[in-house]
Amino acid sequence: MIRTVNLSMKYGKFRAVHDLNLQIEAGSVFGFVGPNGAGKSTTMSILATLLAPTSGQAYVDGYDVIQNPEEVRRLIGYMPDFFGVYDNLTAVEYLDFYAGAYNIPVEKRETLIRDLLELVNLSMKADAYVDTLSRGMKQRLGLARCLIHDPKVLILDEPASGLDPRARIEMKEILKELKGMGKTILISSHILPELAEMCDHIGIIEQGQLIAMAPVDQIAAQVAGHRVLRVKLRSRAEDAQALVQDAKGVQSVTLEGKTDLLIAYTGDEEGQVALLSRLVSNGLPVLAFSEEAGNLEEVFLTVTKGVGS
Ligand SMILES: Nc1ncnc2c1ncn2[C@@H]1O[C@H](COP(=O)(O)OP(=O)(O)OP(=O)(O)O)[C@@H](O)[C@H]1O
Repeated sequence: MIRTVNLSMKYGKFRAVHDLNLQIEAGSVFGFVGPNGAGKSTTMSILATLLAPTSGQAYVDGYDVIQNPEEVRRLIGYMPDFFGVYDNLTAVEYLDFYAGAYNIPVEKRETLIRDLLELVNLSMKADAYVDTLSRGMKQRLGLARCLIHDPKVLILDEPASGLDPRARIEMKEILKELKGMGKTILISSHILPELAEMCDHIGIIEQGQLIAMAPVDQIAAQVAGHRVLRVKLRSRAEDAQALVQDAKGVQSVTLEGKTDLLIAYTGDEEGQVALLSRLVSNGLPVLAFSEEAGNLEEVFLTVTKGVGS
């Protein structure tokens, strides 16, 4: 649904985005993560047709953002990282203003606006002035605004930034609902664990370059170069350690406490099954055998190495 090919953007001599190749499938929620200044907003502005790249291509649903900006604009809802709201409008008036900008017939607007406010949990604030809304509510109103023309694709630049945990959970729930409606969502943040909760795929960008891209449950493994398997035993953990440490795909085995083995593993699922069989057929009392979810905080720090601020 979204594709960039060697996308590059220079501000003067400074390369903000460099040969970026993104691939985002229809219906997925793609988290675009990177430290401050990594090039996320620049990439999103290009996809939103607001900025022309210096070189490379970007496509939304097959439409080139440079050649066919009008089609792209019809397909996308874009929420920038900062947006103003007009002081002297209520939430309904604010959305009505944008509905007008999208040429939505007057007779359809009332139902549309009511449905959108309900979707973003703002029905109770329909007649409140927008400048009286909390930050979380303003963000949700901004989200309603970019849904007004029922776009297939949402490009959301840091929609959860500055939100408290409760407001973030609400945002996450709304995104889940939008995904359920079949929308493709590109969402950015500089906080990987926060994004991981909302997304099914992650792309990590640093200094304008994509350094990792994978389904969310594989991103830690891709960055670390191995997965971590945890084996919990009732006893004899040291025997188990000796038994598996030379197995195919096993990089290292460490003991955690008296009962758990942590196996750094580069093999495939078949090898994983063989590992478990080896333990069980040798009479070791295995209680549990599972893959550890990678520590996303660690992943992010590893790949971004303190660049940015
Ligand atoms: N109009 C501009 N002129 C010059 N440099 C710019 C301009 N816009 C962005 N940059 C620079 O390009 C780099 C990428 O900025 P961008 O806003 O895309 O990063 P970002 O990943 O969205 O960062 P943040 O998380 O802080 O929003 C930064 O170093 C920034 O200072």
